[in-house]
Amino acid sequence: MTTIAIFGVGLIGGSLALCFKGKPGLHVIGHSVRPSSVEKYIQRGVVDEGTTSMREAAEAADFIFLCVPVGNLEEYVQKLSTYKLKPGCIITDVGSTKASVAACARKHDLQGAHFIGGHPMAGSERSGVEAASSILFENAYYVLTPDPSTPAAAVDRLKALLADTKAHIVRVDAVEHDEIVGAISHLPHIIAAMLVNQIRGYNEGNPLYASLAAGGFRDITRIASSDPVIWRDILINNKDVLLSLLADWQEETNKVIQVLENGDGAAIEEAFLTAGQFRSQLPERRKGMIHSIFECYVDVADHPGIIGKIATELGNHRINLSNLQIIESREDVPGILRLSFREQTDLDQAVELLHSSGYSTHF
Ligand SMILES: NC(=O)c1ccc[n+]([C@@H]2O[C@H](COP(=O)([O-])OP(=O)(O)OC[C@H]3O[C@@H](n4cnc5c(N)ncnc54)[C@H](O)[C@@H]3O)[C@@H](O)[C@H]2O)c1
Ligand SMILES: O=C(O)C(=O)C[C@]1(C(=O)O)C=C[C@@H](O)C=C1
Repeated sequence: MTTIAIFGVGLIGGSLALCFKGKPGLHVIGHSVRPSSVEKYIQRGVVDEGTTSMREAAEAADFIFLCVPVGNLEEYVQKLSTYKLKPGCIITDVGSTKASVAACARKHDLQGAHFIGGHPMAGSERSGVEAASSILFENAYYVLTPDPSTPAAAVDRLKALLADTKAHIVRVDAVEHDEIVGAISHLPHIIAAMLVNQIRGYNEGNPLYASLAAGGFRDITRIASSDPVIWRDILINNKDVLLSLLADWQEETNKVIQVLENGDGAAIEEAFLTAGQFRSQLPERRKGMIHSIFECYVDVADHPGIIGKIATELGNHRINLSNLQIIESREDVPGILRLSFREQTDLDQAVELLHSSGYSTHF
């Protein structure tokens, strides 16, 4: 039996637990300092076993996943270095920054355990185990940042385990990771939050701002609703990279000011043309990338009007369906309906609603 201990059973830790739980030969232990949280993980069926003892979970584990906020990772690595871990145990994390935790692991004697930094490039603005999903990582990139000195066999063991996430594993240097992810994830989160706050200020003087905010504003600001503590830790941890990116952003903003002052229409066209071209080249069906498709299959009885009924029910709950397709519909067999959504949250809500209405869904 391979035992996996998860510290921080929230959105990411809970989603990993759901990927592993029930797979042959795997046993998942979830840890929280709060007994009520441990009870919740078990009740929700996210873990096989729960404990409030960090030592107990860590010493039983073949794999340890640290899924706590970035600001807590180092204290976890330090504590693990004082335990009697299984020889060859693999410690990994899912933090959104990689250089500092890698440096911390290098500093401690992990007594035969191997640290391999990790970062799944998938997530959501939601948090907590309630938002966890077994399909969160499907088709997403999952970055590993092992030190060059990490034995290849240890990296291969972790990769083999992560196959259950259905993510694409890529190896990236930890410092390079922080530079790139700073640009494609951390800077956009700053911009989204600051933009919302700018509009929030205007809205205090005139509530029409919020009333008229439509697709454009919502599309660019979804991630402004992300967890404040998670993002406080990420931004402070990646401060140097972000200060440099913000300086570039300031320069870009100055260029736009100049273009507008000059009434330079050609420059505006050029900016939207090049941006649109680059954006359309982004890979489509990868979570963490733009235009992900989130799908589920629903078994439906062969009743007239059933499809309309499901679509109406989703609409009544403001769940945005992006596509609907009948896979099988013959007189004598039940049909299968494929429902597609653009957002993980829409899929999660739809599945919950369909279950409560007695439909079975599968992925
Ligand atoms: N949210 C995303 O989109 C995303 C994506 C990839 C990676 N990450 C990284 O994953 C990690 C977890 O993020 P999440 O989105 O799952 O957050 P979350 O809030 O859903 O889960 C965090 C978990 O850590 C626990 N926790 C919170 N504060 C703690 C503390 N002080 N000590 C110990 N445990 C604590 C919480 O109880 C919870 O179980 C973070 O390091 C984050 O950078 C997040
Ligand atoms: O989709 C989202 O809501 C996310 O914010 C996911 C996202 C991202 O910026 O792409 C956020 C943080 C991570 O560390 C990885 C992925």
